[in-house]
Amino acid sequence: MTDSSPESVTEDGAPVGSAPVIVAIDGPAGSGKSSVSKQVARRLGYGYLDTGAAYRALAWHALEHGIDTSDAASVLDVAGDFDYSISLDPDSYWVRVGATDVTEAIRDPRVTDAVSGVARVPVVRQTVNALFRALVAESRRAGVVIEGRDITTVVAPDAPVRILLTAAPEVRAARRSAEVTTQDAAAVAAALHKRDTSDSAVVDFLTAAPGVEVVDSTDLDFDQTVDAVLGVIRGALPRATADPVQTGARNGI
Ligand SMILES: Nc1ncnc2c1ncn2[C@@H]1O[C@H](COP(=O)(O)OP(=O)(O)OP(=O)(O)O)[C@@H](O)[C@H]1O
Ligand SMILES: Nc1ccn([C@@H]2O[C@H](COP(=O)(O)O)[C@@H](O)[C@H]2O)c(=O)n1
Repeated sequence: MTDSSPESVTEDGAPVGSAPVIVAIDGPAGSGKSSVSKQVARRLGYGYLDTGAAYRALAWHALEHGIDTSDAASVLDVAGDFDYSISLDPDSYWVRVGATDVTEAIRDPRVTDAVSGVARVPVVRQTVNALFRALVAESRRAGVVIEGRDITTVVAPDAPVRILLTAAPEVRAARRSAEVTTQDAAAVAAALHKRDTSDSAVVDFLTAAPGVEVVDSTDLDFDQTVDAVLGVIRGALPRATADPVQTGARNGI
């Protein structure tokens, strides 16, 4: 039986029991996936799922145990004892391993340098992908913006909106080096390109799969990039789904 009473919608307007709308965003390192996706989620009143955080948190956990993340067997060993949680609220983002808040620690260059080793272990990928789908299904949100490397192709290939967010390599390196104060610009650029080379051997996030829209932010500022992504979403979703007034979201699109 379908319950049509007012209580049958969640606080952000999603009918109880309905699957959230998925906006899938992939792209290379420093392309703006997290910052742009978070802002898009705010504008739509959607949840925001940072999938890279799971790989980073596992790399952090492995390093805490003195594990070499290039050794798949050791990574799998330590993954058995990995108690991971993440917030899908774009206004209150946190990542935890057990009771430890690792939101900042997982951005440390030492974790960034180690993360690709963890991400190339197939069982790790299958396990975290199942977790991502469960987090979205249980989110009680009208929609969720999910960003990573294989969201448009593996995690949510049937999502109604699939975007490859990209920018020229030198632009991505410059944006990232503006954030990182502990390394010089050349080291930041080298680390970023090395990670892309390693990651793209596992999943292809440099070319758009069929049906995936490319948003190239090379010549766009941050706000223009957010607007370009919102434009793709508006074009792909029925108005009632992409309109924050209809979905009861707090902020305007
Ligand atoms: N269009 C843009 N113009 C200017 N700066 C931008 C733009 N998009 C993102 N940025 C900035 O670039 C930096 C990198 O963005 P962000 O961390 O979101 O990238 P990312 O793709 O999630 O990277 P990673 O995969 O390495 O985590 C941030 O400082 C962000 O504010
Ligand atoms: N869907 C994904 C997301 C991330 N990774 C791996 O995690 C690393 C960190 O991701 P960030 O988005 O936080 O930079 C990334 O370098 C990949 O190794 C992935 O494999 N798949």
